[in-house]
Amino acid sequence: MKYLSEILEGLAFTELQGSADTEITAVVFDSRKVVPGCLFVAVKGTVVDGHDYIDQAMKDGATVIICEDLPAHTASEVDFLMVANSAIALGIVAANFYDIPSAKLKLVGVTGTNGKTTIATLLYQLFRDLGYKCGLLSTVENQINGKIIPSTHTTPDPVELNRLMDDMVNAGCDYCFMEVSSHAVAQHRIVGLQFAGGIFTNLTHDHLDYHKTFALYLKAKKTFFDELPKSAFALTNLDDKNGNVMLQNTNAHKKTYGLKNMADYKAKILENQFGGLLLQIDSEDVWFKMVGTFNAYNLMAVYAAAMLLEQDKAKVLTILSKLTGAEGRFEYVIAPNKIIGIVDYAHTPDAVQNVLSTIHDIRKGNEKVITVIGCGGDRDKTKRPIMAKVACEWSDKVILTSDNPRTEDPAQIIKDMEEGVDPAFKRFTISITDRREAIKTACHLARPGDIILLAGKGHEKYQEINGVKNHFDDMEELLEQFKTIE
Ligand SMILES: CC(=O)N[C@H]1[C@@H](OP(=O)(O)OP(=O)(O)OC[C@H]2O[C@@H](n3ccc(=O)[nH]c3=O)[C@H](O)[C@@H]2O)O[C@H](CO)[C@@H](O)[C@@H]1O[C@H](C)C(=O)N[C@@H](C)C(=O)N[C@H](CCC(=O)O)C(=O)O
Ligand SMILES: Nc1ncnc2c1ncn2[C@@H]1O[C@H](COP(=O)(O)OP(=O)(O)OP(=O)(O)O)[C@@H](O)[C@H]1O
Ligand SMILES: N[C@H](CCC[C@H](N)C(=O)O)C(=O)O
Ligand SMILES: [Mg+2]
Repeated sequence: MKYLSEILEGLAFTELQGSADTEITAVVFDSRKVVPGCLFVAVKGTVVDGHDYIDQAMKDGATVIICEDLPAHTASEVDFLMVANSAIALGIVAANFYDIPSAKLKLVGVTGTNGKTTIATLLYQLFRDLGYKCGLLSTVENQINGKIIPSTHTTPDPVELNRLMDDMVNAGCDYCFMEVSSHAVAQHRIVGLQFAGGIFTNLTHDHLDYHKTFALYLKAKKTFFDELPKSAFALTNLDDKNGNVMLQNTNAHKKTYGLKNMADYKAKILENQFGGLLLQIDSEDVWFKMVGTFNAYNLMAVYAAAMLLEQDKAKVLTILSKLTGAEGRFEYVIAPNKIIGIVDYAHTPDAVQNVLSTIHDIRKGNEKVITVIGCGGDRDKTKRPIMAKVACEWSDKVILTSDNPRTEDPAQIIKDMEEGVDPAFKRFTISITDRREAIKTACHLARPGDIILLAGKGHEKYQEINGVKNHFDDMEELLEQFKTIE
């Protein structure tokens, strides 16, 4: 419960009727979740307009409505507040309702196409091992100091965000590490949060179905950095071609990491093997368990952030060297006959290329690489042929299959992928719609020592077909197949 006047702090609005400083029971933006005495925010969405549900919200007991347009009928006992942008207003009132919990934590956000979950998870694990109580908001799961809360989005909605952070404050957390997706920035989900730092990983092809152009996708990521406060750090990957662009308009404390350029926090790769990475950091050589060049970047982002948060360098490197990161990111198992199976969440052209080039860098000899890959339905269609092309260029055999078809026809998604397969590669490519069958076939085709990559679903425990989520787990499927191998 909170007084309306407290919830409206910092919000520009015009009040049309009613002025009582009533007590508000909840902030709600979905009419289906309205409770008596709540404040309902009508948001224009991508599918429907929340303004169409104002009547329903009033019927169900909402006492204050925030909206951009006034509905035809307004009940006199309901308070109407007009704002220029309801999504922005939602961020502000959600933060106020929970007493701005982000200001009571050291909140670090990670943005970029790939690497967000890995970096946020490593930071969470590192800071817990350093002795702090921490929270994590990620694609795989949310956590409050060890307590797991299932995650539905990479970045939750403003009410959920502030509620989770309030729970973190109540659990005594010092830090919160969160992923900041481009959808979240564009939809103003992070408005009202007070960040202590922002980290940028890289920007490559993804989500063009939603953002339409690469420039708008970049703008979404950059807005997060532009709006960081002066007290925060803005840490960017200097080796990414958009790394510097991210820093252009920010007032935050600018810092860089990288492997190639003159970054503030710089590493050199000395060894890159299945067993891990040997990095030279500030003239010190350290072995890490994380595998692959892209993880050298992720490790440097984490190391740099820990230094900017004034942690002890020796302790940080000791702990970080032992961490293995998030579930379903370059997770590998070895079959009795030495076939290596890797489960990885690569679901963008760049991630597929990175994971396959890493496999090439670290394989011992001429072992064959068999890639099983699909693309999500109801998501960016333009990345499909490119992902298939990259998979073919970097593999000895490719099995095109289904990822999460969602509401699309799986066969059509595979056809879209096939468009990207160069005729020269066609004889190395097979299409099998059923992912379980595709994995089984890969295991049958593999010879001792060969490497099977299952790309795209990582930690996911389901496959969404026709809007229904069925249990499916790449690692489980792989282990099942490996059991049958002598
Ligand atoms: C395309 C997209 O991002 N949609 C998100 C958006 O919903 P929307 O704009 O489509 O909402 P809508 O259905 O049009 O409804 C508009 C408004 O009417 C309200 N409404 C609707 C129906 C009703 O009966 N009553 C009612 O009040 C809704 O609550 C909403 O406020 O806002 C919702 C609340 O925050 C999100 O749950 C929803 O995520 C959908 C489910 C989704 O799949 N999003 C994905 C693409 C996403 O956000 N992904 C990123 C990660 C991407 C990455 O990996 O980089 C993420 O952060 O998870
Ligand atoms: N720094 C990186 N650069 C490029 N590719 C990476 C990097 N880190 C991880 N990857 C690849 O991208 C995949 C996804 O990694 P991760 O889950 O950390 O990214 P994410 O940004 O959280 O993705 P999402 O937007 O789907 O949540 C990994 O499985 C790996 O293949
Ligand atoms: N967060 C990403 C996840 C993609 C994972 C892949 N398995 C798929 O379903 O496309 C998205 O919503 O685009
Ligand atoms: Mg993620």
